[in-house]
Amino acid sequence: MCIIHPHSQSQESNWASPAPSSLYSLLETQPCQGVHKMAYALTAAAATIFALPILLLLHSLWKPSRLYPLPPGPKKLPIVENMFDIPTGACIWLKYAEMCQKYKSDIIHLSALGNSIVVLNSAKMVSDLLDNRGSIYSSRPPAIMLGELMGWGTSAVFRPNDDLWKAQRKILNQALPPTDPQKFHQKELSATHDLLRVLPYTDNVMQSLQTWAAAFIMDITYGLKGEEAEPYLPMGMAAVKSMGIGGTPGAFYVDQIPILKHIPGWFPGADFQRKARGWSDLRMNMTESIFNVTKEKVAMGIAAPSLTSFALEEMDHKQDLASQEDLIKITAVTAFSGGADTPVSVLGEFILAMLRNPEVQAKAHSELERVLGPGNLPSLNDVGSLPYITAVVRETLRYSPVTPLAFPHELIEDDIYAGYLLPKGSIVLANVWSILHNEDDYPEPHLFNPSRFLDSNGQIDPAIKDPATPVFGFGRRVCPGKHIALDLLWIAIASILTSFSIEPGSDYEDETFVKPNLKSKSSESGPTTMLSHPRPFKCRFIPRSKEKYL
Ligand code: HEM
Repeated sequence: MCIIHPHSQSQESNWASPAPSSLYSLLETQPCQGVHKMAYALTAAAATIFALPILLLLHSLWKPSRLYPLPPGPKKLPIVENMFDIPTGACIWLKYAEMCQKYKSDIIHLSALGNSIVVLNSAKMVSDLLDNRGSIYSSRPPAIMLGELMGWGTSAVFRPNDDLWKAQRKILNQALPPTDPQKFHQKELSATHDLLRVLPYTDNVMQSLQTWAAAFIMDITYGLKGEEAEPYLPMGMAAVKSMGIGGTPGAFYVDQIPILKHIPGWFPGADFQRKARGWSDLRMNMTESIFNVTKEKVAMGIAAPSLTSFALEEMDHKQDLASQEDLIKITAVTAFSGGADTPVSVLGEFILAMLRNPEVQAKAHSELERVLGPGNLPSLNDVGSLPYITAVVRETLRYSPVTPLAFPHELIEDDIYAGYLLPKGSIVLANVWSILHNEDDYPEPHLFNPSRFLDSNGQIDPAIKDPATPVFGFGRRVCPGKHIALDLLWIAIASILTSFSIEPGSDYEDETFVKPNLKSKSSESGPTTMLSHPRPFKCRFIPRSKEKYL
């Protein structure tokens, strides 16, 4: 047996001169070369057999992006990672904002149960990623309860970035063109006048706003109004409410442990399956029944203009009509669900802000009196001459954003940003609340101060960032109803302030009013839902003039 001893004298000379260029050449310089060659060949073959699959696997896993670290965030524990760090319960946007402060970074990362979460805490980061890199940041994470079990997964709001989503966005864009906001002014004005008739008599303002907003969006999406719409409003509102419950993060274990979706409804503890079935039936009833009413009216040539009538009239009769109708149905119910609840939240916050800040209300009243004169209601043509009202709308959107964490976006491929790896499949959350409470952009952000949006001449100051930008979402997912919602909110707020003095109701001593920043939202005293709504409260709408406006 021939053994090489590298440290023996005879070997030293071989090592010293000339230096062999490889192990193979070294072996060639040794005695018993034949045996060595064979041993080498066998070793090399064995090594290749065992190492090749590993090398191939490593090669397939290796990507240059893996050289970058993840963004900072709470320490990841073995197996559970950040399971106990992911905020739950009330005000999770504040908890994320605190985490960003703790880790001194406007981008943080958490992971648990196979989910990777990236939180963006600044306007710049949100714009860099969700807007400027929209091609990879515009998908949606899967939602098992809401999307699969309740069936909302076909709706554009929850759809990944695929052809069905694109087809719905196309209809939304054509039927509700942002380039032609005037198209909806008459509907917005008429809905506002309906609201003015209701407010002095309501003893549950949030409930009245719910019904009113649902009626408005029913008109926009299906062209049904008044008595025609009435039978469908409770169903529509119930469907939207169930959507809010089903989409509440953490409300159903099946969202964290997807395998649970296979448990049958009769199984003890599978209550979520029974709820999902009921809510899915509700969604389907609503999708079909209201669509069919409008379809009949279109066929008879008596339909009021709406998203559905427009899309039905635009159908390509050379293509499959049934599948085109299905697409219109889904798009209409999507638009209804997107617009039925959101304005309620903003107007509820506006009313609370007026109750808490009587000096703001007084300033608004005086601008309206000066510009409109007694007995006149505003129209959307008055926007330019009522800057303080515009400032009140902006401050309402800023002070209490409806969706403080926007809607989650999903990243569809690995990305590198600010020296960090953002992994494919990450759920990306934009902390809209932080963006709108940033001291640099909005000094004393915890004060409700519409004047922050005005320049020294009392005009809207273009240098102060418009909160509508983050409030209505980002990139390719930006809210397709933004222009309609903004005009509706403006005319509703201007008209309410023209017509009424908003005064506290009997429960003014409730801490909702005494401590304005605390517990005014359902989401601040309970689990976070997708939307942030004020809790029910009492107030009175006292007519400001003896003259009749309507
Ligand atoms: C105050 C009123 C409203 C607010 C604050 C609001 C806000 C939002 C936000 C934050 C998103 C998610 C954007 C993102 O993922 O980045 C969104 C999406 C959406 N909104 Fe609105 N919205 C409002 C009114 C409306 C109205 C009136 C409609 C219908 C006419 C509507 C229809 C939709 C739809 C269909 C989506 C899904 C878009 C998609 O995922 O591609 N919204 N909205």
